[in-house]
Amino acid sequence: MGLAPEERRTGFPTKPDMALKRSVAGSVGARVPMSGIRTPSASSVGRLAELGVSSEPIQAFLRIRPDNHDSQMDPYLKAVSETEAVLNPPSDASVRRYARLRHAAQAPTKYTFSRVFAPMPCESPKEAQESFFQRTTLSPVKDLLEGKNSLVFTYGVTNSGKTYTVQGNDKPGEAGILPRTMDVIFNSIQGRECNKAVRPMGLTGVQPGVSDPSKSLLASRPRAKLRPGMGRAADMGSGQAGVPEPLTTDPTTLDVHPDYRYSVWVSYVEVYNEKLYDLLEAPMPSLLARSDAARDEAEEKPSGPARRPLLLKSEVESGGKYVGGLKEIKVNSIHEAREILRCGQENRTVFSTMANRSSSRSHSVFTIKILRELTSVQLGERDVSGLSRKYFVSRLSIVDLAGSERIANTDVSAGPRLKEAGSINKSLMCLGQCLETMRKNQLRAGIVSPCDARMALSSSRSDDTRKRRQSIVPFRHSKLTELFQSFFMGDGKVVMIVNVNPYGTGYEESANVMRFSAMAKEVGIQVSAAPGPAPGSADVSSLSLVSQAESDHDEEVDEDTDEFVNMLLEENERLRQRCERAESLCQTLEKTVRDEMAQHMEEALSHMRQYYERQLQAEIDASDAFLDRKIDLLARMTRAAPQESSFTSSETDDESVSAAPVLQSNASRVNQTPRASAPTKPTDLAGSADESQDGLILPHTPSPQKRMRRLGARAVQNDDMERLVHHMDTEPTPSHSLRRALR
Ligand SMILES: Nc1ncnc2c1ncn2[C@@H]1O[C@H](COP(=O)(O)OP(=O)(O)OP(=O)(O)O)[C@@H](O)[C@H]1O
Repeated sequence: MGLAPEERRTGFPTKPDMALKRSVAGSVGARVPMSGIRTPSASSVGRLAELGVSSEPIQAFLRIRPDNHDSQMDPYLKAVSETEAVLNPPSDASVRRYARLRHAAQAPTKYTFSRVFAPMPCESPKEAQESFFQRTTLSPVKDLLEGKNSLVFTYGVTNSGKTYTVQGNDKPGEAGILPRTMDVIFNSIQGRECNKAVRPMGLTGVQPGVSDPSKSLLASRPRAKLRPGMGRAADMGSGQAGVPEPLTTDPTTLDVHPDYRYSVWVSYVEVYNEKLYDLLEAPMPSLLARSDAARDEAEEKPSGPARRPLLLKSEVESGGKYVGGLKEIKVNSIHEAREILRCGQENRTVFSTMANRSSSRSHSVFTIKILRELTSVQLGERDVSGLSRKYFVSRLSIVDLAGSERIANTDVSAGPRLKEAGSINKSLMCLGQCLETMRKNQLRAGIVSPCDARMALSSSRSDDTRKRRQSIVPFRHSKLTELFQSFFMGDGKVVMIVNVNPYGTGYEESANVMRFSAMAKEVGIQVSAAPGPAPGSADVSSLSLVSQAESDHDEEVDEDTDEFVNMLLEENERLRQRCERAESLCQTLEKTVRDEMAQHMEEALSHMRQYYERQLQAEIDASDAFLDRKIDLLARMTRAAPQESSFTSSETDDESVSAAPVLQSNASRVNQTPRASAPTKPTDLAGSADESQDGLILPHTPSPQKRMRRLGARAVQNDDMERLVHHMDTEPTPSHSLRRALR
């Protein structure tokens, strides 16, 4: 079918295209847009078949819930054949308006399934449950007894009938696929039970040991009100007046291999808020027995012993994951099986929502393991290593998924309910992403061989090869998909049961479910062809390339196609930009700080300069004053010298004579000092005044001979002194000279 570019991109018809098809088709029964359905040639299963790879598509069964008689609406989903159903937009105006707002697909859309189960007026609920089991789950049960693994899971919006399908109810004959599975197993292995002390271990292994205790679990259960669908064996076996009634069981019996003896082991795990809990763990006070408010309170502040979340572990041999520490209980009869189911179901976190009075708020995974003992192999008493030659494990997991839901429809706008809804929607979305990625990988595997694809992953980066690379399947993004991983990787068959309530208001959610199923049924699962003794260690398919790529080439991803990788790249880009912005901000801040620091330094330097200039100025002034005083003194002494020489003693003459050369030297120093060197400190100048070397104070009395010589020279010296005084008057002062030097 030729698709418009937009149609190819989104997978849904574009508006003009739809209008054309409507005008051609005219009615539902004729040609309708194949929204969400790929043509057979585009199917990845077809591709794998063309390549000679044996694979089975995920089997998808559609179950349409019957009207509960209070609905005023026409059903928006109708079966048109045994394998096809048509989704019509609801006729109710308000719902249609809502749908138009939210979604463009207004035309009827046909979907194909492995089989469609629609309510039939002629069929009683008992018959409906029975025939549904026979046509959907009996085959995986047969496989289980033959040593093959299978996964059966229900998918649908809340209140669509998933739990009813899995568990059924306690009315006679309305048991769901899970209790019926147990019935058929015990019917089939009757008389061929294995009672050896060997138990399963991990996914596929065996070890010596006995069953985890179940007696205390069963004995301590309060006889509480049962969850719909959970008939207690003892209750079912007793009439109202205490008269025992026969337990209604499925009578189907399958042939089993005569060479084997069998034991049945069960475990029950719940995925609640992305945590794994053992539903067969010690008894909890029944949540169902409480009021809604009390349940909420108990959930917020658990009063009893807190539940211990379990961890997933990897099994090297099979490459799959199993829940570490999960109780595995050996079941010996149908009655015991029903009782254990009831206990587990009561532990399951069930709260009322607006949409469904008894809504499952978690995903529950009930796993039945069949341990087959090959009677022909004889082992020594202590031959532990030989166990794997004699005992083989196969498993069937039946999963009741919590309903995907629109928060507005379900009164979960706050508190723990909102968190639950978020976890549920996230894990279901992740399941869809895993299947979609697998489908794309398988389509690509049809273009290049796995070997080429791996080479392309490691070497070439050209656009062409990038498009052909295998994307990582995001199994690790949720606990649910991690649990499913081994099945999707080729560990066994996968059966999907799609539940739809066509009378509900959730048209858009149901349409999403239909699209999901259309996509899922195109995914091929390569299952081991022969029922080998250890199916868990089956050869790896082309799908295992995904696993290999996941572990070995985590860094090598297909940026073009893997949504998660794209999201990571976008996030990376966002963080890089933030980093760049932060770096530039840092640089700006650093520059600002540096500028401020420089400014502060300049100011500090300028203050220092001013301080030292002031200091210098003060010293210069002091020096000027000192010199002025000296010169005054000298001038006075010089003027007084002639008079003194005639009247005073020879000592005074001696002083005058001896002062002349000193004055001359001082005068030359006064003339030279300011120009030649830095100003002398005032303290030095003051100090020099007291010293004899400056010639102003003459400590020693000269000898008579010296006095005579000096008196002879007096006339010349008086002339000199006059010249000096004249010089001092005309020359600039030292302070002036110093100032000039500083400038
Ligand atoms: N095929 C059916 N025939 C009769 N009654 C049904 C059928 N399917 C569902 N119901 C009834 O519809 C109601 C809701 O079904 P159920 O609890 O199984 O929904 P659900 O999908 O499990 O919801 P949730 O995801 O919220 O747990 C129940 O009362 C159940 O008995």
